[in-house]
Amino acid sequence: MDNEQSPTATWQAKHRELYERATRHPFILSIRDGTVDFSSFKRWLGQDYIFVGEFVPFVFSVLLKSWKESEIKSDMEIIFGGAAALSDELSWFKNEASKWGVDLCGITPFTANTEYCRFLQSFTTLDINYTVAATAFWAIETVYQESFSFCIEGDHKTPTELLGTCQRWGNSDFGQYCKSLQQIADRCIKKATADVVREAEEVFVSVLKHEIEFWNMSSSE
Ligand SMILES: Cc1ncc(CO)c(N)n1
Repeated sequence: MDNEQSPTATWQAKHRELYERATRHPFILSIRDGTVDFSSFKRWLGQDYIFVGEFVPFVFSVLLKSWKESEIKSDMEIIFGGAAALSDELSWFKNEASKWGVDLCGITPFTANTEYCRFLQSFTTLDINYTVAATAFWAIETVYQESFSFCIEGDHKTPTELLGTCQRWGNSDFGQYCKSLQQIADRCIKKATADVVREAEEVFVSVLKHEIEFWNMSSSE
């Protein structure tokens, strides 16, 4: 996509270092080169299940904002597609956890997770506008897409046991969905006031920082 036409692509380039730290984190690189510690993976799995539980109301709040604020009908359909997939995602987590012997009931969120969830909750209020929320939504999904797709492309040594997880977010349909979210965010940002554009960029940077902390939390002892 042409940077001139895509504010989000401009931000990806402008914040390249942070973006790489979020999408090429040592935890992801360890999955890709096969050296991942399975206890880290299990920690990530339990923590992400908690995160997705909080992500559900976040996504529905974006859906509600799109219904109220977007004049483009297809926005709501795309966002609703993402929202509807979360039911299946929660089942996937339960199934995966039982395969790995992770007890989802006994999990306490770590600080990085609690802070990320609090960040998500801050978007559900009515004073956060659609442009800013759509930017956050795009960024959150895209970090996972770019991270996990890297584990299944090229000359990877991703352990067989983790291929399903990587495919869940790394598959090309999910990639296409992220591109649709990017188009929504770009269209909104181009029409937004300077204040809103600044706020959306700040939110993009915050998402990257939260994602890095989330990976750090998963991979540390
Ligand atoms: C921490 C985190 N970021 C993004 C996603 C993508 O939905 C997820 N499941 N968890």
